[in-house]
Amino acid sequence: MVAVEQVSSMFDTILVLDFGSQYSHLLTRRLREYNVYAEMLPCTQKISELGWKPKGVILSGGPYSVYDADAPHVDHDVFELGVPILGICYGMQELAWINGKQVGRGEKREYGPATLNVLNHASPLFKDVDHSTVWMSHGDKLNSLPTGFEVIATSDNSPYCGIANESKNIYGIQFHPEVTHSTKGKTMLKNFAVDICKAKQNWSMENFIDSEIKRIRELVGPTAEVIGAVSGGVDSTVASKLMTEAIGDRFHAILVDNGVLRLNEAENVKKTLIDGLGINLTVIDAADEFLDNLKGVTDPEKKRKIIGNTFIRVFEREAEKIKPKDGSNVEFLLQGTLYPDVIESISFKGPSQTIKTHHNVGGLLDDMKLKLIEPLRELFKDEVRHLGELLGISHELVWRHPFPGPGIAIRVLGEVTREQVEIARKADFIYIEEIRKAGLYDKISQAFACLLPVKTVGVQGDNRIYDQVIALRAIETTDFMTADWFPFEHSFLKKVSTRIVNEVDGVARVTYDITSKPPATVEWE
Ligand SMILES: Nc1ncnc2c1ncn2[C@@H]1O[C@H](COP(=O)(O)OP(=O)(O)OP(=O)(O)O)[C@@H](O)[C@H]1O
Ligand SMILES: O=c1[nH]c(=O)c2[nH+]cn([C@@H]3O[C@H](COP(=O)(O)O)[C@@H](O)[C@H]3O)c2[nH]1
Ligand SMILES: NC(=O)CC[C@H](N)C(=O)O
Ligand SMILES: [Mg+2]
Repeated sequence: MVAVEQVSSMFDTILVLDFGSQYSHLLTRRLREYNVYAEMLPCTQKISELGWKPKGVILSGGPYSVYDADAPHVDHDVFELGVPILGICYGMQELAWINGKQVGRGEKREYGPATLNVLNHASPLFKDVDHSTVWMSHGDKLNSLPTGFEVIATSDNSPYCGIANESKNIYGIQFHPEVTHSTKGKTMLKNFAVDICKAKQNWSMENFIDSEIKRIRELVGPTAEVIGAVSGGVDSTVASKLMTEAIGDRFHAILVDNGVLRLNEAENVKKTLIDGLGINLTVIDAADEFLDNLKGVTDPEKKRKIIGNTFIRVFEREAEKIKPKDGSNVEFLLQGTLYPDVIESISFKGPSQTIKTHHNVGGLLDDMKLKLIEPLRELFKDEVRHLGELLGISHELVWRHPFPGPGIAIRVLGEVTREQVEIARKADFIYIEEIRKAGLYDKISQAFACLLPVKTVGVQGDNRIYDQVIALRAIETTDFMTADWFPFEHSFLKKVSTRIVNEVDGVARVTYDITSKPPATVEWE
């Protein structure tokens, strides 16, 4: 097989070695905002196994103390690369530890703002940086200066706030330039990457499209075929469009209609992807199979499991039927993995507690023995959206609210039946339609209707009714880890409530969910 270049070989790359700081990924974010490509790897990365040469290396902060017996340490080969190095907080302490072990616990811990006192204005790290505010978060400190270094900045509490060995191009700072509270932090990161490391500022989605299409073509070769599960969400659509640009109809997209998609969803996705984007898509109607398997099940995690398993079975069955024209087998599977997923899996810290087992099609690969293609694995969500727009995908699709794999099955509380799904679907459709009409769709991160398994009395047209309750949810969030409920005008809620009760049979009342996350989650199940 041809050796395929990695993105990090195609663009000048700053390597961020992660020691577990909660801010580490922001270092890559900030550099990319300056069109410098940056990639994060665990601090334990062996430099000899890297396979590409970075233009510079950043050692991140971290929760450990360098003098602890089990503290993580960088591979010393990093100093043999001959490229500039910047240590941040733990990263700076690591530089000092390697060079004389002069690090100890400080008398005072320092969290929050401090004023940077620049001593060496000629230092390239401080170009356009004055006595600005910097953000501190540490308990340890340097006891003395490592050999060959000079102090380039101080703060009230940190006599070694900035240190440099300019002949070797090694820098250390005690504060966190990657957080916005460090007012000139971004400038310092740019100074490091562009002026000190001489990294080219050519990372852009336009350049990424060309290099990625080339990379996919090399990887897949002239004849192999690729399949992919496509949901109509942003990630899988953007990945599919990129595949289509690269290899045309040798990419086979499959949308599984699991019977719990939104109203007219399968039809709409089909139209948008096939007619609008020229993607070779097959829609599989497996609604009966999913709904049969869900019969009698009320436990949310069981629903997820059943849907996940059924999904895998359906997908594999359909994939078998897709036979390339030359009689060979499909060789590759496309997945829309994003960079945050990659970061999570390489994070130096262990995984956080599972609240819900978010299912997707991650389980497919082991059994299917297909090679994986993940064209978005270097990208953040906003980069994927930008890429989607450049590939000609509509604003509406690119800015779609996320929709969970188990779909309406986790929005119909209790048992999932065709009738219950229909009620939730219709209410959801009206709600989203009104949100769009009011010009609120892009202001809200996610909105949907849930059907509650509760019966309640009402009066309609002088008749007593005894029907169910729709709960409306709308949240604002940046990362979906925490969220606030959206403050609709009362008149908006009134209009939606009236429409749902009037137009959807089976609904007696409408309520609005005013719980943030935490303590609630976004979905009700
Ligand atoms: N009904 C479906 N048919 C086929 N594939 C699906 C379906 N639902 C989910 N998937 C697969 O599961 C993956 C994960 O879903 P997820 O919702 O996280 O991503 P997405 O739908 O591509 O984008 P977004 O996060 O914007 O919704 C999808 O990328 C797709 O490959
Ligand atoms: O693909 C998915 N499979 C799932 O099982 C699932 N459960 C929740 N979600 C989505 O994740 C985000 C956070 O939701 P929660 O606060 O409910 O965990 C929200 O965007 C939810 O819609 C899921 N997505
Ligand atoms: N934010 C950090 O990198 C902290 C480093 C180290 N744990 C300290 O307390 O000093
Ligand atoms: Mg989705």
